[in-house]
Amino acid sequence: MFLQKLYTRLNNMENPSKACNSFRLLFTMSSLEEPLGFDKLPSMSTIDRIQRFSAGACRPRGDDMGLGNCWIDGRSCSTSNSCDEDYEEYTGEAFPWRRHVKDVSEGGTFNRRASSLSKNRMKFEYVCDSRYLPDHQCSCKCNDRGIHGITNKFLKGIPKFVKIVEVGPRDGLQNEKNIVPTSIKVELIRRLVSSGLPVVEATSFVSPKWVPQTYSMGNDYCWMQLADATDVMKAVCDLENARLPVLTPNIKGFEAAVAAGAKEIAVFASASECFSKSNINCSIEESLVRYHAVCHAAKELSVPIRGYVSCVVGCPVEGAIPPSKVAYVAKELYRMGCFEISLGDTIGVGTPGTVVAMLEAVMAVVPAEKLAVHFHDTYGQSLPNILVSLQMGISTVDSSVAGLGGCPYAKGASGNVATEDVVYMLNGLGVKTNVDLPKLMSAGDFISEHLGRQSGSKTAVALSRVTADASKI
Ligand SMILES: CC(C)(COP(=O)([O-])OP(=O)([O-])OC[C@H]1O[C@@H](n2cnc3c(N)ncnc32)[C@H](O)[C@@H]1OP(=O)([O-])[O-])[C@@H](O)C(=O)NCCC(=O)NCCSC(=O)C[C@@](C)(O)CC(=O)[O-]
Repeated sequence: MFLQKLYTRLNNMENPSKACNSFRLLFTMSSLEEPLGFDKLPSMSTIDRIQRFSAGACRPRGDDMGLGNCWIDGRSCSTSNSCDEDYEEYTGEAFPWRRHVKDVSEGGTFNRRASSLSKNRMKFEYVCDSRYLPDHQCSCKCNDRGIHGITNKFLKGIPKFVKIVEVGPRDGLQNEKNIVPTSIKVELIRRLVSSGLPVVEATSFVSPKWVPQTYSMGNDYCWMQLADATDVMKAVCDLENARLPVLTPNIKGFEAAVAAGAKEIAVFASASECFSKSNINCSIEESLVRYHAVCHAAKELSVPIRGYVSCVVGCPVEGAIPPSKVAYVAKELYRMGCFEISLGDTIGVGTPGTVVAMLEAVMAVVPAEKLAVHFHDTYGQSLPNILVSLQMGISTVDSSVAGLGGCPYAKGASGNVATEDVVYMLNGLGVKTNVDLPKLMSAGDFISEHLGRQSGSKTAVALSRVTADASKI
């Protein structure tokens, strides 16, 4: 919105300057097709010029105009954003668009306006491009030092490469009530692999007869969707360039998986006693004993084992799950030989606040590089949860193409975060994934068309609109 207003204002000027042209170029470049990352920020001198030609853009809004929050008489600020500290010294604020104050001694349209409005000729600056925050319409003067500081301060913990574990064909499709034909599953896996995803969880060797003790869906649910696990695995096990793990809840599942050609498996425990019972019909401790046996058998065959912990933040029956419980189960799985532990917010109730506490507890017992995060997007918290996890040093993220999935244990629970959305965010952060977004989206379109519904990925939906609009021109 702010960008649009600014762009319109620039367009309406009688003598558009070079600055306007630069900005127009920036705006044009900022199509939906590519995320705006820090690398896309214009040169600071461009923004400086825009600011000079666009006094309105530097003005505070509405009743802040003049002597209000932004243009103040004196040194204090009445908004919640502190205006007194210098950026360099500031450490306590969680947002990069914080203002700071600078004495202005030379002119220009912007400063003359400041001068006429403020006795002390103070002006506020955002240290970051304010287009990320449409509500904040104050000055957007930036400088390289400021941006560098921001990237250092907020992105320094983020890994340069993130491994995405695609779980759509398993975690996504297992929740589909209508049986998806094996050939569609196989084609989906092929497309996902060809998009560059390094790991695609292919299927699950669970009991197709098992009726989960559902809390909200009645007992009309079972894992029949996975009854073709052997056929799926046999069809894809020779695919190259990706690992294709499968879920195995017990020795029986493990043996069937290996017989079908699986070269990597995953076991799945829970941090919630109730969920464990409902999902795999045993207590947490019993499941650990069971998985010990599976790990032992897998090690004999040099089959790598991934471990899942479900309900790492909350359980539909038990409510909040203590981080110490999650840490305990994660540590046990790690000790029994799982090379990676995926922490699942199964019903998607986590927020960055609860996720940080949970990760802190787990990271005290399992190294960050051995952890993955697995968020369901019920409350739209997955991306912030992933971002905070990356900032804490996690570099493996589970996701599901087109946001496939759900959870039979919690009414309204959504699928995993959409892989397309994760890739889009990581691209914007300059984090490598080796995933080709258009190819990934085509895999998402493929399965969404088959399921007869729109993709659950906001990125895929937005980008398909761009293409549709373009095709009308
Ligand atoms: C664990 C069991 C088997 C226990 O179920 P049980 O009933 O206690 O097992 P059982 O050993 O008594 O066997 C009962 C029947 O199932 C058969 N059976 C037994 N095992 C298998 C097998 N592997 N494959 C095929 N068949 C099997 C077995 O042969 C027998 O058949 P029958 O003699 O009556 O004809 C069952 O509860 C089960 O399969 N649960 C799986 C549930 C499931 O798939 N849940 C979804 C996983 S997703 C998840 O957990 C979360 C995650 C990972 O996505 C992360 C997150 O989102 O947070």
